[in-house]
Amino acid sequence: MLSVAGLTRRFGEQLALDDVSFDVVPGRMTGFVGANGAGKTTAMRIILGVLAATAGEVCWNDRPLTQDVRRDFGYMPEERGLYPKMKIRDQLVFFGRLHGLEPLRAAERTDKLLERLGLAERATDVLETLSLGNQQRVQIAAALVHEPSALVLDEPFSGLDPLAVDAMVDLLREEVTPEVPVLFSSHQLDLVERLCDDLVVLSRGKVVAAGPVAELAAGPTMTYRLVVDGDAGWLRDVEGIRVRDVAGGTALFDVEDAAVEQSVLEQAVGRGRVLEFGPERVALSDVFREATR
Ligand SMILES: Nc1ncnc2c1ncn2[C@@H]1O[C@H](COP(=O)(O)OP(=O)(O)OP(=O)(O)O)[C@@H](O)[C@H]1O
Repeated sequence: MLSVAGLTRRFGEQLALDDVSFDVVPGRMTGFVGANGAGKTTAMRIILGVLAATAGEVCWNDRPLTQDVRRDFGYMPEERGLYPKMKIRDQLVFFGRLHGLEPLRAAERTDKLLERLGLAERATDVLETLSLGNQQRVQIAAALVHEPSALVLDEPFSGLDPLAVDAMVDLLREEVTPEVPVLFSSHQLDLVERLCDDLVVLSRGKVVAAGPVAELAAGPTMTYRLVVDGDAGWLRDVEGIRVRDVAGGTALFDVEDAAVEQSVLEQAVGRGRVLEFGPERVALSDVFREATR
């Protein structure tokens, strides 16, 4: 497991990270979100060892992370890091070698990824002649080529069209084995919600929410949606719930105790036809807004 504990970083007077702690669990995708300037890139750079922390540490399986262990990590930096004038195949083989792959293995992995990304025919083209979307595909291949033990991706999907995002997500799912923790930052909350299992929300250098997306989206109370064939106004008189909204046969209400929800359903069935009943998911954007207020 990859974890950061008490990570703090100052830039002069400014506190970019303030005692930040979270875990990135293997086999799960952890989304890292926060407004511009929240400190995501700073934290990722510290994890990768390209920036020093003012205080705190990064651990790998409960031990301080060493350079040797880091060499197996895959990193997609925000400023990207490929050579514009180098041929893409040579470039990926080079990155594979840099991470310790034997020449043959580096070539095999490169060819597999280029094939998988639909770039096999461009293998001998120099990077800068590719479209930005394709350059980004090569960038993700560079992070994956050595079969990394952990992946840290800074805004890997920015600038990609929805089809390219899907292709990239599929590739990540294929390549990421159950032993690999993945941390990726993104501004695209809909994407984060679809893709990640766990979430870390950063605001002004502090962690303001962290945990499985499903739990964060559920919140401390559960909101339910009931649709009946008739008027749902009677809900306002039911004890143990807080009605958020009733419009004709459609109602939204909060319950604090899970048992109450079944009793509401029974009452609804007793009164007539129930067309819909179930928990209403809170949008991640609401969680985010609430957490960063
Ligand atoms: N090298 C630096 N020197 C001075 N200040 C810096 C430096 N790097 C980052 N900062 C400041 O630290 C804070 C956190 O920046 P960081 O880039 O980590 O945020 P971020 O969450 O990645 O933002 P974005 O989503 O815009 O990329 C910002 O206020 C930024 O201006």
